[in-house]
Amino acid sequence: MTSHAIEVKNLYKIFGPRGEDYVDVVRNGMGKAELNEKHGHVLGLQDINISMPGGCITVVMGLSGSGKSTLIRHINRLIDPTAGEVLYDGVDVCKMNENDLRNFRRHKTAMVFQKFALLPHRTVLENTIYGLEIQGVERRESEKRALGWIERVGLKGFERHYPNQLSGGMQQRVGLARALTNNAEILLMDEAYSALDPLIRVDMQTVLLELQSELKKTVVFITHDLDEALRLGDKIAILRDGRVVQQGTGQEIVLSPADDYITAFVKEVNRGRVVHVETIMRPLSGSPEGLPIAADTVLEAAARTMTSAHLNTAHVVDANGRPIGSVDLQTIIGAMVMPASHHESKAA
Ligand SMILES: Nc1ncnc2c1ncn2[C@@H]1O[C@H](COP(=O)(O)OP(=O)(O)OP(=O)(O)O)[C@@H](O)[C@H]1O
Repeated sequence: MTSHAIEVKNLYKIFGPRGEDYVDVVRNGMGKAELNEKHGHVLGLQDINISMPGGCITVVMGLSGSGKSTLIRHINRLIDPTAGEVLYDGVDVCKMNENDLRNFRRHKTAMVFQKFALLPHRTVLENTIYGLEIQGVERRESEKRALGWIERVGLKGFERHYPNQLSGGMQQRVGLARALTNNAEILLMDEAYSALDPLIRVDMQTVLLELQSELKKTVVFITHDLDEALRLGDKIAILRDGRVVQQGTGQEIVLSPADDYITAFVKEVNRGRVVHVETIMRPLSGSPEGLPIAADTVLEAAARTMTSAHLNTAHVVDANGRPIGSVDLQTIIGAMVMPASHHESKAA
C-alpha cells in the first residue's frame, strides 16, 4: 500500500519517567490536571486518531500547549509515543529499527520550522543543498536540483546571499526550498509561517498552495491560526489539552462546530471564503438557468462571478459539468452572513 497516507492510531504521550504506568488511568478518565497533581506526569497527547490522506494538506490546529508540536514530532519520531501507532504506508514508524528510521527521516520526510533553522554561515544555495549533502548526492546534481527549487520559491538571484541578508519571508522561502530539494513525500511544517508579518504570511500560504497543486505531497501543517488552517487545510484536526476535539474539512468545522470551544474559534470566520455553493443550492427544477458554477466554488467567488455577469441566478455543476442544483445571489449573500446554527435549522 503506497498511498503516502499517515494514520495516527490510539496515540498517547505522557511525559515523565513512568509514562507507561499511567496510560490505563488516563484511558479510564483521569485528565491532564489530575495526572499532573497526583502523579507529577504531563499528559501531552490522549488517544489521538487522525487519518492524514496522502497528497493532501492536513492542518493540526490548537492553542498553545494543546499538543500540536508533540504530535508532529511523533510523525518522524523525534518523540517516542507512550502508546499507539503512527503508520506511514501501513508501516509503524514507532517500530522502525534505527536504520529504517534514519532512511525514513532522510528520504521520506522534510521539516520546515518557524525559526527557519538556516545555517548562518552558509549561502542560500548551500543551505538548500544541505540535506542532499548529508544524503551523499553528488555536488553537481544537488546544485542543479537546489537551483531549480530556489527559482520555484521565488529566490532566483539570491543564491549567493547569506540568511542575515534576507527578510523573514525570504528566509522562510529558503526553508521551503531546502525541504523540497530533499524530494521527500512528507512535508512537516511546524508553525512555519507564524513568525511572519500578516501579508508575507498570506504570500507564503499562496506559494505553498501553488506548489502543492502540482506536487501533491502529504503535508502536515501546524498552526494556531484558524484563517491559515481554513486557507490551507484539505482537512483540519483541532486539538485541545492533548485531545482531538473535532476533525473534518474547514467547511464541516465552520458549519457544524462540535462544541462551544470550537464555536468560539469559528465565530469570526468569513463564511464566504469557506462554504461551498453546493451546501446551499436548491435542487434543480426545470432546465438550468444562468451561469454554470462548480459545486466546490466558495460563496464569495460565486457572488463575485454572478455580480460581474449581472446575473441573479446560476446553476451548480458537478465535477463532470452536469447540472445538480441552482443558487441565487440573495441566498448566497444571506448564507455569507448567517451563523452556522441558521444553516442547520434551515437544512433540518
Ligand atoms: N519534554 C516535555 N516534558 C514535559 N512536558 C512536555 C514536554 N514537551 C511538551 N510538554 C507538555 O505537553 C503539552 C503539549 O505541548 P506542545 O508543545 O506539544 O503544545 P503546542 O500545542 O505545540 O504548544 P505551542 O503552540 O506553545 O508550541 C504541554 O502541556 C507541554 O507543557
